[in-house]
Amino acid sequence: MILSEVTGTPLEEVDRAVPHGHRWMQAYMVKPRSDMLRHIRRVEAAGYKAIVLTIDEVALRRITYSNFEYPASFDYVNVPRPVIGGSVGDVENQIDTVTWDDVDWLKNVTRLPIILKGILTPEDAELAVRHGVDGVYVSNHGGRTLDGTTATINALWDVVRAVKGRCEIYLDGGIRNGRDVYTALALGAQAVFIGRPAIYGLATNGSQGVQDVLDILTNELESTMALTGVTRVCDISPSYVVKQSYYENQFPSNRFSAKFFG
Ligand SMILES: Cc1cc2nc3c(=O)[nH]c(=O)nc-3n(C[C@H](O)[C@H](O)[C@H](O)COP(=O)(O)O)c2cc1C
Repeated sequence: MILSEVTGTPLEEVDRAVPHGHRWMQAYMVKPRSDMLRHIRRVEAAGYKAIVLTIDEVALRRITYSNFEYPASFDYVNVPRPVIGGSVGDVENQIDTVTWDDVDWLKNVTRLPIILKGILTPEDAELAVRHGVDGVYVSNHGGRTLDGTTATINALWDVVRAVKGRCEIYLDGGIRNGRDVYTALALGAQAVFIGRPAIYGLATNGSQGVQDVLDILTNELESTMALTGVTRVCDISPSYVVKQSYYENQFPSNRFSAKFFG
């Protein structure tokens, strides 16, 4: 599980609730670096196993059409700098532009693995590897920051080919059933994450609802594996999926019209 830093429960409390869970901490870059460093030390002390640095959102630069608001009573207990004000805008205003220099700095100040969340191109994936990151996380923030960004599943293959096994690759965005999980694993992701499906489960039936969502995805993944003759996750390979263009090349649309209506 990756804990967002924009959450209302102190990260230490989350740690205590799931002492044996596999927990990573999401972070945004803030300046001055002394504030960021204090935050990193807090994350380390709480026993989180990796830092997921989100790079696809910078200070209040959003071009989407969601009217998302946190409740007025929301307390920003996990952000690196004290919050002035109290709206989501006040917090996002504190997120600074992140540079490769920041990534190098982060790598130097902590032994925790650094994963870059928000990579969508092979060029950035190559740069991320060169800057020594431990994981490349293909994400478009759930399409919530910039309308029109590519679907992550379409970006994945080029990123996988650029990384060439030099670090792990993860993906989120639009995972809605077990077959989506299967497709991402087939194209080279080591793991996928979900955002909204977990929230929908939570809103519907609390923690049991989240568990149900995970169970449904697992069952569907297993069914997809069974129906494609795969018994181990590590055996899901690119040969099990084709792009839509494969069918377009096989059956050009004018061939149908010639045969049936010609
Ligand atoms: C309500 C909401 C809040 C989010 N907050 C953060 C955040 O604080 N940090 C972050 O890196 N991503 C955040 N995201 C993006 C998710 O981490 C994730 O990339 C995205 O939801 C995946 O797409 P999906 O919802 O289609 O699964 C948020 C998404 C939602 C829906």
